[in-house]
Amino acid sequence: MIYTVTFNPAIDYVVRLDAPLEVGEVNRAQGEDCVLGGKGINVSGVLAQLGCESVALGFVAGETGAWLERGLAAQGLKTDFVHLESGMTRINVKIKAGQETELNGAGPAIPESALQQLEAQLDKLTEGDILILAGSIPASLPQSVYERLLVRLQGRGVRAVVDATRDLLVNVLPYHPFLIKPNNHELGEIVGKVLTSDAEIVAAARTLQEKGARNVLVSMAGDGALLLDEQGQVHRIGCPKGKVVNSVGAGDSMVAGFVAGYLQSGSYAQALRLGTACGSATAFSLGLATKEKIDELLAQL
Ligand SMILES: Nc1ncnc2c1ncn2[C@@H]1O[C@H](COP(=O)(O)OP(=O)(O)OP(=O)(O)O)[C@@H](O)[C@H]1O
Ligand SMILES: O=P(O)(O)OC[C@@]1(O)O[C@H](CO)[C@@H](O)[C@@H]1O
Repeated sequence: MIYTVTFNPAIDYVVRLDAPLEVGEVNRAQGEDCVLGGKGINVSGVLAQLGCESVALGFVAGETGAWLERGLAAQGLKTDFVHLESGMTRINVKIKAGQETELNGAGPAIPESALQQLEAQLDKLTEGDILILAGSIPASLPQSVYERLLVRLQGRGVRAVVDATRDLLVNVLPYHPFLIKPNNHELGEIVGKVLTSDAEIVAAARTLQEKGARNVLVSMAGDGALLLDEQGQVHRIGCPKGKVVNSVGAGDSMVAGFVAGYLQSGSYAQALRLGTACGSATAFSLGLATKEKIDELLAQL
């Protein structure tokens, strides 16, 4: 079974403006939508499109948390969230006004007792299961919290996928995650350098592999992606053609496609193709990638 964990789920409030955003002024929206989000939850959503069952784990709180949980159930996704006693699941504001501006909330505090409930759920994972840890953590938690979960899973044959930034990601590397997916900017932040060429990206990816990551997938938005696989082979792919509508969740969709592609084919090249088709299918859609759009783009790659 595949399990996704979203420490900090969100309702994404997507606002469309027909003029540039004016900071400090009253801006009137052309329209708005509420999308159920958070990185792990998005991964579960795209996995479902690809016919892969998953269970979405994580923490929800308050009325917004109840809304999220109801909505995901209505979409047919399996969830098993820990319910926090105080606070509310955040609402992240995504402004589409030519450029995309995002305002992501801090999220509710997660007490030690709730964290232990998640650990008890993860104790049931067995050989062959896949655990996907994706997204930020609320400010109340230390940057070692993903590491804490992976320490507990060691030696049980569970493959971990981690999509996180900075120390949250770096701290898990000694536990040999099956896959990490920084984008090129996040990778640059980790190695302390702006990465401008494929050669620099490969070199930076190798440093993370030397620290323990098995496969390093570096996404580069409209410039495609680069995979350094566990055999040390570099795969480079561009993007299919299309009009970008909303790139929120493109990276999560890529993670879902990569994992599903690898499970279906055992081939890293094929996993990268499906990951790319899923990432771009989301970038070219209002919401997350659909099976139909993914298949259309896969044919171009
Ligand atoms: N502008 C775009 N045009 C075509 N494909 C895109 C575009 N943006 C993203 N994608 C696809 O999605 C993949 C992941 O995108 P990106 O590098 O933006 O991930 P990310 O930074 O993790 O995104 P997010 O945090 O918004 O989910 C890319 O490798 C590409 O396949
Ligand atoms: O604040 P985080 O956890 O880093 O990112 C949260 C988020 O931006 O990620 C998803 C897109 O990848 C959105 O659904 C959500 O709002």
